Amino acid sequence: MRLPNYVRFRLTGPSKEQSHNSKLNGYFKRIKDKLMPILMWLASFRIVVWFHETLQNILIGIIRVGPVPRHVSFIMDGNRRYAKKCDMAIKKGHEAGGMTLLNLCYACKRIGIKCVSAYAFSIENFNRPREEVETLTNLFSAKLDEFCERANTLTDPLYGSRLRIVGDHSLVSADMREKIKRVERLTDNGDDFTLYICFPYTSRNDIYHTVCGSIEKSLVDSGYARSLTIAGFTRNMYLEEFSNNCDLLIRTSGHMRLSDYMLWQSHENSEILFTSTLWPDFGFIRLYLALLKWSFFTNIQRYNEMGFSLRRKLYHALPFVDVHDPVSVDSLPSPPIAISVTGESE
Ligand SMILES: CC(C)=CCC/C(C)=C/CC/C(C)=C/COP(=O)(O)OP(=O)(O)O
Repeated sequence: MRLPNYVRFRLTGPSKEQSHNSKLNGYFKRIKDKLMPILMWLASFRIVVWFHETLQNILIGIIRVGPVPRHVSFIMDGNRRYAKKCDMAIKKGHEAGGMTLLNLCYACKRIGIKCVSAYAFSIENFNRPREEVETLTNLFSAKLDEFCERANTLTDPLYGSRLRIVGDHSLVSADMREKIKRVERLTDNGDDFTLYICFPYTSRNDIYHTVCGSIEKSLVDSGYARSLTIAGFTRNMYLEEFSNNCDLLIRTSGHMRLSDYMLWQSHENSEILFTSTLWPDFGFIRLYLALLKWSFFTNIQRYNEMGFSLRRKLYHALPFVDVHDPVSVDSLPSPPIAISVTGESE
């Protein structure tokens, strides 16, 4: 029986705690080696897969009741450390990361999130060893084909998805540019869900290119610069209509910095979550908890904007608490005439 990718994959990776305590590493590894065959055997039962899927369906049904972010973005950090932790080749760590991304896209699409963007390759990543850059490019190319095929397969959960590869494509080979064009064309009609893969990308490069584009247009049309608005400028950026706002940005693996990513998009109500979990370990449950937190705080914020106070409502509901509505300064009577203690009137 063919198991879904997430089941097969989750069972091959150790838990997060292992990365934090090197002394426990060997201990966990021994347990994992003993438990893994049993877990694999259990997972081969249809009932286990059914249970896993049913639980996911229930959780997704619950979260869909509240507000869900429109645009979620990931800084997928920690693939190499994951590979090291699991005694695997670095390539395998990146492969695990690619699989995690596709699984999370599936979950996000079902939750009703309209767009996921992922920082797959920063322009600075070209400074990595040549073999690693090649490995990443090949993996990237394979994942594009996989996504494209799934987005066009009626029975696949990713069916109806649109794929966009954004960034400075002058830095990639002509073959890769061709492939990017092809997969974008093949997924053009997907309107349920969009995945933006940022490759090779940095925010400053995105802003720089948009500024250059605007200057070029205003050289042709002198009225363009005067009519340009922030919204219009934003729509010209790589992430098109999703350039305006990233509702939730998640960075894995413990680094607390943006690394030149989502600089324009992170504003006002954007939430940034830094987690120490390595990217390949960042599964459905971790995403779910992040979304739950986002949904809770967004609700509170929306109620506050409507002038609704949960505390006041609660106090009003209690019979033994005497609550007064807030009074404005203007509605108070004028203060008495001041009398000086020194006897001198003002
Ligand atoms: C679907 C698709 C196109 C997938 C792309 C594959 C993928 C997950 C790419 C991310 C590559 C990357 C530079 C990760 C950062 O981890 P790191 O190598 O910096 O790890 P470290 O922080 O442990 O050093």
